[in-house]
Amino acid sequence: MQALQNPLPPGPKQHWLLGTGIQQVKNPLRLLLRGHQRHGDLVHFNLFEGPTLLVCHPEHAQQVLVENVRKYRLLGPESGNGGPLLGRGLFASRGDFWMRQRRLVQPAFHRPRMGPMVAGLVRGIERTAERWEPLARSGARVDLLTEMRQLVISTLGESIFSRDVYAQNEPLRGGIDLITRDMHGPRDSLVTTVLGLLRMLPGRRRRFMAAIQGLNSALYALIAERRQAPDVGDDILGMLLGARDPQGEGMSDQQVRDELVSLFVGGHEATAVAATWCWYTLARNPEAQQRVRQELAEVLRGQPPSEATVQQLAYTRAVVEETLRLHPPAWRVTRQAREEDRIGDWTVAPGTLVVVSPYILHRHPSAWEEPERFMPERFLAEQRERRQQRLAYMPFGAGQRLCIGNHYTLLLITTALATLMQRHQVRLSSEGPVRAMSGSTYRPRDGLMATLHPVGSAS
Ligand code: HEM
Repeated sequence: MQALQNPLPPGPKQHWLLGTGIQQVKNPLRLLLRGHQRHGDLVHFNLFEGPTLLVCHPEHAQQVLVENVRKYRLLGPESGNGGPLLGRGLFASRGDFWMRQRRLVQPAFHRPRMGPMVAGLVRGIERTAERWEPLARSGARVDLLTEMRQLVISTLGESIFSRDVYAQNEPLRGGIDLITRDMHGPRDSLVTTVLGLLRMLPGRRRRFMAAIQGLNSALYALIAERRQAPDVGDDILGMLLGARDPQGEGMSDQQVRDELVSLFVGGHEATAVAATWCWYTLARNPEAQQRVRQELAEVLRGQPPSEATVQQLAYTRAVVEETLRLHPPAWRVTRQAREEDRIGDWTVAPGTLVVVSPYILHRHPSAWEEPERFMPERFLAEQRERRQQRLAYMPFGAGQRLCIGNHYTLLLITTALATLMQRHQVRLSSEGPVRAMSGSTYRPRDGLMATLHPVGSAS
């Protein structure tokens, strides 16, 4: 058995002091990719965070995230408290408390609840479609990443609160904007995320804390207003307020606040990035774009998508899924070994960080033919069934901690493309491949510049 001769799988050469730290700062995803190309399916690194194993085979990913899930823990404090921003929301909480919360929050995202959400999504997306009207007439240049961030915030507001809280609520807007810039701004990188270095600088920390306070007062006011209403409603906030555990206990205001923040913070950036990548892949694949337009014309006949019609947009949805394969915003999922495990022939020592990278799995040759090729057909019903290894595709993670917003995200982006593409054409300002960065999300590094045009215009 190899582990007996050599306890560590192969990996790149390391600097005696810095390990692979310099490459990690420059481009963490490239470091992992090269490691995989040169050393195979299990690679050892010395990252800033400590000894790390990169797991590249879908079956090994399945072992870490699903089968042996008890042997691995999430990063972050064992208390399950994510600090002043995340509190004890789903993202940070652990153990029995997390399980209780997951059961309370999950019903708001069950598949049968998605259909009725379409009307609210369309309301949110229409605001972008209308804002784009004059811009399209003048052929204006926009940054699609900024546009999609705004669209997603607006639609999340509709789904959670049944209104455009972002536009209507200044403290909430200020809070979200600052937190977004802080967490996903241009300086965001693996290192700053993990070490929180920037947040330690006093001025920055003060601004961040003030933004959290503004956000909290806005959220508590929205919660109080709803609790006093005759009916809590059936949007996501209403579902959270009405949820009861088996003992009949509901959530405190603070817990509802923490879950709302987890949904906003967790949901908004990755979804905006994914929607941006969809514009990118469509622009670079005119045949696919043409097929989407044809499907929209046949199914929607010029009408906004509805609960019934959005289900029929199989190809458009396949475009979203294939885009998430090639450009997964959550490019890595990290765990830490709690106890010893064996992966393949190797021993994983307690304390080792284990990185599973959807970006790498989504290209694994054992699971994908022509992995670099954009082929939405892979996700149409017939072909989907042929895929054997479940974790060869995991843009939303896997196992217990699978993203709670997975169905919602696919619905949101499909509805957004359907609504906007019926009215507007998007042309990228540059034809070449975009430069991507892998920080808290995998995204276009400098946004994605494009010009807008009315549908059917030649120029
Ligand atoms: C393209 C969009 C999205 C991507 C790529 C994504 C990705 C992920 C991934 C990979 C995880 C698991 C992390 C881990 O295992 O360590 C996760 C968890 C989570 N996501 Fe998403 N997500 C997206 C959209 C959303 C949306 C729209 C929401 C909410 C409205 C959301 C809420 C959450 C929450 C609350 C968790 C924590 C679940 C738990 O631990 O129980 N996400 N997401």
